[in-house]
Amino acid sequence: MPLYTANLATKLPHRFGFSRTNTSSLPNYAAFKPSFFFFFPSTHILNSSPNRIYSSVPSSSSIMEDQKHVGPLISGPKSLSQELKVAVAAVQMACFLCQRVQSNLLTSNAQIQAKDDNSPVTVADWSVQAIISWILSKSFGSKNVSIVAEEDVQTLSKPGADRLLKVVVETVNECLCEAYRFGLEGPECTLCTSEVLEAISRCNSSGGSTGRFWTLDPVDGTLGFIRGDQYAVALALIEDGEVVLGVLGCPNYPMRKEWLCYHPRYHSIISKLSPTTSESWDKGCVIYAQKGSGEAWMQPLIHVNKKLVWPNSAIPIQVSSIDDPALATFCEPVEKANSSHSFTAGLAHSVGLRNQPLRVYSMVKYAAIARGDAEIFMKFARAGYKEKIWDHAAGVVIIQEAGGVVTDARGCPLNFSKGMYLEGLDRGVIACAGANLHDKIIRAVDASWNSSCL
Ligand SMILES: Nc1ncnc2c1ncn2[C@@H]1O[C@H](COP(=O)(O)OS(=O)(=O)O)[C@@H](OP(=O)(O)O)[C@H]1O
Ligand SMILES: [Mg+2]
Repeated sequence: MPLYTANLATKLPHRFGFSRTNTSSLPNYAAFKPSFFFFFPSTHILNSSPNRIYSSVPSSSSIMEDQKHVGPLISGPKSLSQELKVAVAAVQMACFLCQRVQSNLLTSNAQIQAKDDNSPVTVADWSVQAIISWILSKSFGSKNVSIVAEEDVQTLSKPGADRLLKVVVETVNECLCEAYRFGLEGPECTLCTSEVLEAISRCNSSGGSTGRFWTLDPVDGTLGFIRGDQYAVALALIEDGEVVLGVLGCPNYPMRKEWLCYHPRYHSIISKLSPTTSESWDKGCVIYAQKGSGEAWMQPLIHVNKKLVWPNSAIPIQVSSIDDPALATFCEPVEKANSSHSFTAGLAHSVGLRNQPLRVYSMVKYAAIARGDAEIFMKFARAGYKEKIWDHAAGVVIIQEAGGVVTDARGCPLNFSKGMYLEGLDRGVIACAGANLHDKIIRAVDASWNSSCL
């Protein structure tokens, strides 16, 4: 029985607290009644899980837990279970780093830079890339680790970037100091600037169809991050062109659905007003899955001064069982520039979707489908835009293992074997809780594509 069966026939987008307008970052402070959802004590499920596998993977890893407490909930090929545990711990640590940087950003914009394509990038993007690269290399040996990731060191190496680079190095070291809390081994001494730059620039693999590589979006949804809203840390492992595991850290996504109705800034204000009970807000989760396991899991973020002890209250998640479009909710990017809102509105009308779209920054949209909080995700970028593998890989495997379907908008699987881009992606990306909804959307796209301006 799934622990998290959170399907609401009556849900409305505003109850999620996500942005509904394309540019607004204004908090939605309206206090809504908690949603109805089922929640069973996690120990029941943990103890009864037939898929309990204790790690037998050896010492090359930096995971230091007592084997009796090692992540018992990881199913699938044993040879990959240690990769998943290290990936989850590294993403947990990255979320901790992002939360610190985001709270500083909200009081000052000093750490926001523009990349050559004018997209924003922050200290968090480089710092997360550095720590995850460093942890993966430490855990598996740098010769065995190949990473395709979003950031490079160009901006950091420009004349005049000394101050920025210094902040990145400090942020990385502050975070790695706490690696032990996540069951990871940190460096013996502080990393110097060249080591941090090396960790970032080591993520320059070009991917491809053979062998194994990781793909990382250190801060997906940078706009959401800057605006104090939703964002994600996304890490996936790809083997011979197939995504074999995915981890999504969603620091502002509440663990419990009933709290989705509050905007992230509302959480922050309440936490400040009542620090002693702030933990009860329980904001943030890490979601993960391993290909072929038929399971996807969610665990809460580790709070300050707490340690990650597997299985860290992990609960299984499943996609929604709603297959009636009239009851379904669809998610899409917040920014019109990233996906045509008018095209999705037409599709929604033609398949009979009645609920308002849920506009959410980042791969939190994939998380929302996997958790059963929405049923459809659609993205139709402008012609010529090439989707990157790190913006989708982790979300795709998580939704598939949670029971959903993800394809391009012609119904073909996404192809992660062609380098850093999703080459051959046709029309757009569609993720659905089930085959019935997916089929309806694909047919609707077919029927209206030629008359669209896309
Ligand atoms: N023009 C255009 N069209 C489509 N997609 C684009 C485009 N430009 C960027 N990107 C990529 O989209 C990522 C953000 O996607 P989201 O779904 O989070 O969009 S939104 O921020 O909610 O509008 C965003 O990821 P981040 O850079 O990590 O934020 C980009 O990889
Ligand atoms: Mg991204």
